[in-house]
Amino acid sequence: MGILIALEGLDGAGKRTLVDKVVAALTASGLRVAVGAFPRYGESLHADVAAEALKGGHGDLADSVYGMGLVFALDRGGYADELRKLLSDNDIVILDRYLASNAAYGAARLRQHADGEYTQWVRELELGRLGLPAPDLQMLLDVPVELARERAKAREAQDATRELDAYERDGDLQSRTGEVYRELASTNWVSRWRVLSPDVDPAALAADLAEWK
Ligand SMILES: Nc1ncnc2c1ncn2[C@@H]1O[C@H](COP(=O)(O)OP(=O)(O)O)[C@@H](O)[C@H]1O
Ligand SMILES: Cc1cn([C@H]2C[C@H](O)[C@@H](COP(=O)(O)OP(=O)(O)O)O2)c(=O)[nH]c1=O
Repeated sequence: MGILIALEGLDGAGKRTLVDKVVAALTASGLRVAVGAFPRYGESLHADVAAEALKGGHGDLADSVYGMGLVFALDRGGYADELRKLLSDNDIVILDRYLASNAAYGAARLRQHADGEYTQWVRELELGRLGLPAPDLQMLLDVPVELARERAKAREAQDATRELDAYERDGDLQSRTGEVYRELASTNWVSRWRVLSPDVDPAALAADLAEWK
């Protein structure tokens, strides 16, 4: 049975870039590694509906914090069986965003903290009712909000499909989300957490994870 690791952080923090490098290093060291990313755009109706809502579609759906949280959660719920299979076939499964994304963005939108009602609702919905496997480790790529924003904007300029959505354009929301993420990490919400700095060395991180495994 493999271990489940989720990488979390703000939009533009560099999660996807870091996951790619860590996975390459772990694979080169001979471990069986699988990756996943949420939202599962192009693969799940729920993920596509969430993206469309964040770009102004589906009426007032994006105005509802619980509504959006439910849609993101259902995207993951549809992947639960596949995730369990990946865990049984691999040593390590790394996810680019998992249920803590829902907890951090939703609590930040509601101006709640990590120990509030919203994060509890996410936990019960996703790990309880949807039966998703709990992560063994969650990692926060803790990048200052200004740097994440610059990176997200640079990416938008290079790739027209990565146009900034409603959450990404809201700098205030991003900074509150960063605060909730740090609270989730410091209280070890759902699993133990590890906080990574923006200059984290992917090879050293991979070596640590391989040893931990
Ligand atoms: N360590 C880094 N240094 C400089 N630029 C980076 C770094 N990590 C990512 N980037 C760039 O920042 C942008 C956002 O990175 P990405 O991995 O897509 O972030 P996320 O998945 O967290 O939204 C991309 O254009 C990427 O090339
Ligand atoms: C996966 C997930 C994302 N989100 C938010 C974070 C982002 O602001 C937004 C889109 O996810 P993101 O990973 O940033 O997608 P993109 O590839 O478009 O940059 O949705 C949640 O609120 N809950 C979730 O469960």
